[in-house]
Amino acid sequence: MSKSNVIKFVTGNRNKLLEVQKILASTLEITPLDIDLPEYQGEPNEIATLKCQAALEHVDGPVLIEDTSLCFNALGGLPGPYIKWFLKELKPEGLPKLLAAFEDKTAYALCNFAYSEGKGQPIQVFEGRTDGKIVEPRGPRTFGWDPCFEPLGYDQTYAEMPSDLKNSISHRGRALEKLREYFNC
Ligand SMILES: O=c1[nH]c(=O)c2ncn([C@@H]3O[C@H](COP(=O)(O)OP(=O)(O)OP(=O)(O)O)[C@@H](O)[C@H]3O)c2[nH]1
Ligand SMILES: [Mg+2]
Repeated sequence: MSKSNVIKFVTGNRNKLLEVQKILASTLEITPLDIDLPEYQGEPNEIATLKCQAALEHVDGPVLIEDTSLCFNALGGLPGPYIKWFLKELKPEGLPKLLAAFEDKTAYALCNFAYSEGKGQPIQVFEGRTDGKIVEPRGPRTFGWDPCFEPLGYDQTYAEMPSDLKNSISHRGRALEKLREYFNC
């Protein structure tokens, strides 16, 4: 299969875009397209596939999308892909409260990128996962639930870490490693 290196990354989330651009740096050429794609339900890889199909309706040529979940083990993986709505209503300080009745505060961040060469072409999904726990918010409130997620093996939350450290261990960084393997770059 031929693989193009000029890719439209469709997202309405500026923080995501900045991280993707920084992680990929000069390896893959990403052009942003700011469209708010539908929020689908289902398993994260199914959601990413549906989101990529929706993005293909707006773009001629190679397209990349990403969908992020935050999964609490005590809640059987919820909020998962619905974290956007939980965060919107509860704010970061509300997230640890969801786990107040549970001893198990562990959680994982999951990122699914979906890529297609164009309409009618196959869709490839690349998943990255980072395990950690949910804590009372610490650090800057720049990006969503970053202040509440402390990755396993670290004593800083994502929000407290320098961005290069977050990117080197994050759900997004790990998924993009697989994307880079696919593109051989
Ligand atoms: O603290 C964070 N650190 C992260 O690394 C991160 N990645 C995503 N998010 C948030 O989790 C929800 C995912 O929903 P989501 O994947 O549908 O994103 P979105 O709707 O904002 O953008 P997009 O769908 O247009 O790409 C949204 O609330 C995002 O802001 C993060 N928060
Ligand atoms: Mg979204």
